[in-house]
Amino acid sequence: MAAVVQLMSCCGRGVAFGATTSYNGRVDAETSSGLRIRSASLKKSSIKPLVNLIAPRKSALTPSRNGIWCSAIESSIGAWPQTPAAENTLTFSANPGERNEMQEQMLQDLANSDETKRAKTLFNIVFVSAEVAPYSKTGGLGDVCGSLPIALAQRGHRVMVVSPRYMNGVTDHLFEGAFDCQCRIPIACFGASHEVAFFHEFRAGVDWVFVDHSSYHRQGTPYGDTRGTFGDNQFRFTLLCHAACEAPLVLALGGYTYGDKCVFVANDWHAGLVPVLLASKYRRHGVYVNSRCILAIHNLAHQGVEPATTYNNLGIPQEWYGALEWVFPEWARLHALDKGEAVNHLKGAVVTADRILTVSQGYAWEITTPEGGCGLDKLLGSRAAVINGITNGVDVDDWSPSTDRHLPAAYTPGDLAGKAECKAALQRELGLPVRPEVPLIGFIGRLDYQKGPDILQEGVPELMTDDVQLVMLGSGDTEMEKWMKWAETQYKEKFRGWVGFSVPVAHRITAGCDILIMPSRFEPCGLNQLYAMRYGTIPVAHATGGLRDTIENYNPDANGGQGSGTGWTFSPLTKKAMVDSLWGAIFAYRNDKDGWARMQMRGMEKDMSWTRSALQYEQVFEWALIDPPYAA
Ligand SMILES: Nc1ncnc2c1ncn2[C@@H]1O[C@H](COP(=O)(O)OP(=O)(O)O[C@H]2O[C@H](CO)[C@@H](O)[C@H](O)[C@H]2O)[C@@H](O)[C@H]1O
Repeated sequence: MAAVVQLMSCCGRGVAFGATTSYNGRVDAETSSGLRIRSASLKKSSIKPLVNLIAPRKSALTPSRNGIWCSAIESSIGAWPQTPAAENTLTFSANPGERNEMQEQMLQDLANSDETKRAKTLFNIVFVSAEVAPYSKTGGLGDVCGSLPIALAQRGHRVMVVSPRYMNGVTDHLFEGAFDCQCRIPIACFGASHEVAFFHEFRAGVDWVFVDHSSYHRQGTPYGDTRGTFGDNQFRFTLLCHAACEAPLVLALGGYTYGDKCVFVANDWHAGLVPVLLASKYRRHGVYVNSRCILAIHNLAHQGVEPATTYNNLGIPQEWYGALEWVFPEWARLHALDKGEAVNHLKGAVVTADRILTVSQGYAWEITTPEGGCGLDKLLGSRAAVINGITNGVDVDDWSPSTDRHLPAAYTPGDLAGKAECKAALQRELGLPVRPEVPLIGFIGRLDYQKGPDILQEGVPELMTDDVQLVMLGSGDTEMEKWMKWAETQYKEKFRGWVGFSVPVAHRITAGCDILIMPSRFEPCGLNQLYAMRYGTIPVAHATGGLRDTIENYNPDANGGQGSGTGWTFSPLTKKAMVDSLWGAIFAYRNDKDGWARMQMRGMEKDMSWTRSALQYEQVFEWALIDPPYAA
């Protein structure tokens, strides 16, 4: 593992660098291969990690052109003077493709910092997403794109969110506050010129921009209806990407356009063409040369893979085919003549985005492994130096047990009486016996492979032998939905299956249950465990991705008997491991009431606000703007 550590001074002097406790610890520069930290901005608490990082690499360290040898750095660190020389910089370089531990450390420092001041560098930020809460949420992507932009706007940035204006006949009223910008633009793709309109609502400091086109006007969710996924999603989201690239240039929101110096945050495959378009369509004409694009991966399992022949429909110059080109491995091909040729929208984004973010640090690593990479692991591994993980936050206006409008009673960490009322009300609502002492377990999520409802299904007969209650909320796999109905009749006093999507019910289950079970096969971050902890509900989850990062295992004996931890994680993902973990939780619920209450308190008092994540996003934006555009 080769690495270069430099101590540089702007005036060429190899003087020692210093720090005092008052410095803010910001990385102020990065090149594609590393970080440059102005010595005057180093926190004393950052010094130890720096030394730890340097020490094992000593043999691989090389001097820089203007700098001095690393051994000098080590001695400098040892002698760490108290008077900083503001011009001195410390540069860490890593091979491209090598995960940059230093970046992770800096982001972690920011996550733990209590910085609440407005940002020093202000950006024009453009989020592009297929869904956004509250307008069109179907899952966690909507949650994130509905709250992170607000947190960034509160820190002083100018933030726009671009998403389709879905008119499905059921939730149209949610878009009532958005007005027609009277701006129509033609978009050339799929063999024609398609006119789109823009609607705009300014709310909570954010410009919510909705792209209007007839293909967004139909029944169902943003992605499909009862008959399955829409067949023209490639067209619908290609349109979104083109429109999102135009929006900052053509919409005079509040009197001014955003202009062409923006940071785009392209979320998941639906927005995957944004960095491709910036590079292939705009920069060749000198537009968006000063913009950067961050690809935010919420779920790698969906990549937007379509036949190779559709490339010509995308409105991207022919010579950029290689960016989206995707060849299926032989085993995945359908027949002997199938050459496996396809276009992959997410892959296009991976190879053109300036930086890549995932929604937890654990998942940032997982996507570079064959097990978690969904076929893109090698490619992602080659960009590991610019991949970071930032754990999602919680929209505390929406998810707080003291103010939640969906709950029958409010409660706080200091007074959990309201939680008992919520449990009784939930049992009543579900038609379960109202019994405060019985452990009530909840599951909330899509009924699909990722969320592992089948593992829970396997464990239900065993769980039902005990005196417990279980409620499942979700929709998706129709077989699973049928099974939930069947299980209701089988375990009348103990099991309820709520088939459908209901935000109020999700809130009431989160508050009313004692335990939330999450047997996800993979979980990029997971929001339900965060919500559960905030509501004094103990998560029991598969130790994967963001679940492993955010749930600390319960240890009743730690801290002199005060205990530590906020839940249970189990591995491997088997019925046995899951049920054993649940037994552990149920046992503690029944027999260790004080320990349980302390565990609830620890979860409820955790700071999960978006502000911490917003600080880290800012840092990543700063890094992105230091390098030249990755693809041009
Ligand atoms: N039937 C139902 N009724 C009502 N509400 C329901 C519901 N089913 C799910 N929800 C809600 O939808 C959200 C789902 O959040 P997840 O974190 O599980 O996200 P999801 O897997 O969709 O997204 C991806 O993106 C998010 C955001 O980055 C990552 O956290 C996650 O790991 C990744 O898979 C929660 O707010 C949950 O309460």
